[in-house]
Formats: sequence, C-alpha cells, structure tokens
Amino acid sequence: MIEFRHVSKRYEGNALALSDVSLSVAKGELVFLAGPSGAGKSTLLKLIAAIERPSAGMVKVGEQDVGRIASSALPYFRRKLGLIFQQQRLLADRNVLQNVMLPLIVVGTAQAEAEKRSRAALDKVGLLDKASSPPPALSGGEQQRVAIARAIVHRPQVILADEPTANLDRVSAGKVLDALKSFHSVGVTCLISTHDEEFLQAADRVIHLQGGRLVGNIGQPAHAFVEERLS
Ligand SMILES: Nc1ncnc2c1ncn2[C@@H]1O[C@H](COP(=O)(O)OP(=O)(O)OP(=O)(O)O)[C@@H](O)[C@H]1O
Repeated sequence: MIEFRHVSKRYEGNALALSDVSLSVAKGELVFLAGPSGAGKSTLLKLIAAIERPSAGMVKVGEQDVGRIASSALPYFRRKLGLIFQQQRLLADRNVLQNVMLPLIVVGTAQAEAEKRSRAALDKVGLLDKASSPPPALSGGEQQRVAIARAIVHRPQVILADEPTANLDRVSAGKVLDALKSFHSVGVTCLISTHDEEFLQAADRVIHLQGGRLVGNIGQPAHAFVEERLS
C-alpha cells in the first residue's frame, strides 16, 4: 500500500532529514513511527501526503509514484488520505459539525449528505453531543478527536497522524488512540507518529527513526515481506 525505496529528503540548506529509507506498509496495517525530535517522522508522513517531495528515491502509495504527481492532481490524490497534522487547526469561527463537514463541502457533497456523514463521524469519535459547540470550548483531547472525525469523514484509505497525542493527558491520549484504532479495525491503513512509550509498547508494528535513518522496523508482517519480494 505504501512503499519507500531508498528515499532521502534534504530541505534546502539543511542536513538530510531522511536518509536512504526503505520500508513498506501493507493495506490495513496500523504502524507507529517512533524516534526523537528531529528524527524525520513528520518528514516521512509529509512525503506520503506529497506535502514534500523526495530528494532521492521513490515513495509509492498504491500504484502511484507520489513524488511525481502533478500539482494539479494533488487534490484528487489527497482524497485517499486522512491527514491529522498539528498545523491543521480547527476553525474557531465555525462549530464542531461545520469543521467536520468542510472536507465534504469542498468536494461538492450536498449539504444534507455532508451533515449526515459528519454526524456519523462525530459519533464514531464519541463527540456527537458537541456538534454545535465552538472548538475552543472543547478540551485538547476532544479537539484532537474532532480533527480525527474531520480527517476520516470522506472515508480515506490511509490515515496519517503526526503526534496526535502530543500535549494530552493519559486519558485523553487513550481516547484519541482508540478513535484511530477503530478506523484501523475497519481496514484503513494508519501511520501514527508518537513519542509515547506506553503506546509504542502495546503496538504490533513500530518503525524507529533516528537522525533521518531507519534504525528499527519491528513487527513487519510476513505478507508485507511477500509483497516486497513480488514487487
Ligand atoms: N521545512 C523545513 N525546512 C528545513 N528543515 C526542515 C523542515 N522541516 C523539517 N526540517 C528538518 O528536518 C529534520 C527532521 O524534521 P522532522 O520534523 O521530520 O522530525 P520529527 O521526527 O517529526 O521531529 P518532531 O518529533 O520534533 O516533530 C530536522 O532536522 C528539521 O529541523
């Protein structure tokens, strides 16, 4: 589903943010990305979303060579993805439901259908009762769950979450993670970066980065190896 072949990324004027990374993630896997600050976790996620392009190597999502997607085709490509990045704040001047509806409205979904699906997404993250609230009235953990609802409302094939539990207490972090896991359980491929040791210990698959290099790839399932060999 996702494949990195000898991928390096250098931001202009900087050292390598990612250095010769090769890995694959099978459809439906839940994978955690671990590593100290500056290890390259966000960069790896941004390459998958084509927010950044690789300096060398190839990033594939499905059959698509992501580094070569034309800018004009990016909005269509990104419909496959649900992005939970720290920069994507909720809009404070719209209520929770309107925030979740946004990705559907921009692709032309009818208002009534968008509202129905957004309510269902809020229900899945346990926040239907907050639909009419303004985001600033919610706790950090609740806002993060709204961000998850917004990221999945268009039924993406892949969820990319960059430190979704940062700055949350244990209980809130657990709820955020449970919400993400519920999408994994219905077949969505999930990549989640985290510093959180507790979550990492409970994870089936952890990719460790350090200084832009892959230093650990624990729990890669057998079928992913087979896919690699066949490709
Ligand atoms: N837009 C950018 N321009 C220049 N350098 C960047 C840019 N984004 C990241 N970097 C550099 O690339 C390296 C990897 O950064 P990245 O954000 O991917 O790490 P990270 O593991 O996500 O860190 P954190 O846990 O702190 O978010 C760092 O040295 C960082 O300073």
